[in-house]
Amino acid sequence: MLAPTRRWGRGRRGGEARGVGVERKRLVVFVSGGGSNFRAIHDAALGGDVNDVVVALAVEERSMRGVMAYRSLCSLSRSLLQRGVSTDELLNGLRELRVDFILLAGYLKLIPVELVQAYPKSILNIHPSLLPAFGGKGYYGLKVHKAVIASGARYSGPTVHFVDEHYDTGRTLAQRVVPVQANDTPEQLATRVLHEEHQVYVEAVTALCEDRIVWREDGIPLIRSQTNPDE
Ligand SMILES: Nc1nc2c(c(=O)[nH]1)N[C@@H](CN(C=O)c1ccc(C(=O)N[C@@H](CCC(=O)O)C(=O)O)cc1)CN2
Ligand SMILES: NCC(=O)N[C@@H]1O[C@H](COP(=O)([O-])[O-])[C@@H](O)[C@H]1O
Repeated sequence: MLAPTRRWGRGRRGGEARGVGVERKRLVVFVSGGGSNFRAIHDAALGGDVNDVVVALAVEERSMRGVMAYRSLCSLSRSLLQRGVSTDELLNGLRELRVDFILLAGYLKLIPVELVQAYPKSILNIHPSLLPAFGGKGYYGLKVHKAVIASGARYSGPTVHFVDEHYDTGRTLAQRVVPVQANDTPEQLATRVLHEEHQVYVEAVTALCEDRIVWREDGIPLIRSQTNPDE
């Protein structure tokens, strides 16, 4: 099972951690790939840009190379995400850690509906296209960027969305726009989109940890500004 990881130190600016008075949130990040989005969140938490958080890491075996360097900082729980682990075992592990939010970061398996129901409005995912375009089963990694280029789309970019029981159909929380160049390879587009992913995911997770997500009457989630609560 996952074991609590270290609690991040005070913010980069020293003194009180940001979000003073906001209860510390407990996150777990699910990773299947290289782990760069996890590292962006981890580094932001370390630097005090994300409200003090306890970050645990749940990793599929195939990703171990991407996050081995973080072994000492975060618990890697292969048993938690190993093939065949039951949803009940997953839920028990998360409850033992008193996890508040689950972040999917390049995670490639379908989150079961039981887990989605156990964590309402509390699971985020980052997808490398402007959903609802180029999302759903079969759309992951370079496949997404290949499809974007083949479509002739002039713009792409990452989407942070809440997770429901289907792939990529949950409510969109944040997006960034990235121009598609005429001679882009999928790898070149992926690199530019990934750079924006790292920023927009940290912004979204910071807002989530600081209780700055507002749900519009029609069910659309909005990020309330850190500086101007009316924005
Ligand atoms: N319940 C949910 N689970 C997951 C979501 C989600 O929105 N709801 N997002 C995905 C991440 N994702 C896109 O952002 C995504 C990941 C994987 C696939 C996919 O087609 N996977 C293949 C298997 C790939 C593999 O195991 O190598 C498949 O299911 O055939 C589509 C979209 C994470 N989970
Ligand atoms: N549909 C899911 C999907 O394609 N996710 C994408 O996988 C990459 C993982 O990178 P990382 O492991 O370095 O964070 C990221 O580009 C992420 O958007």
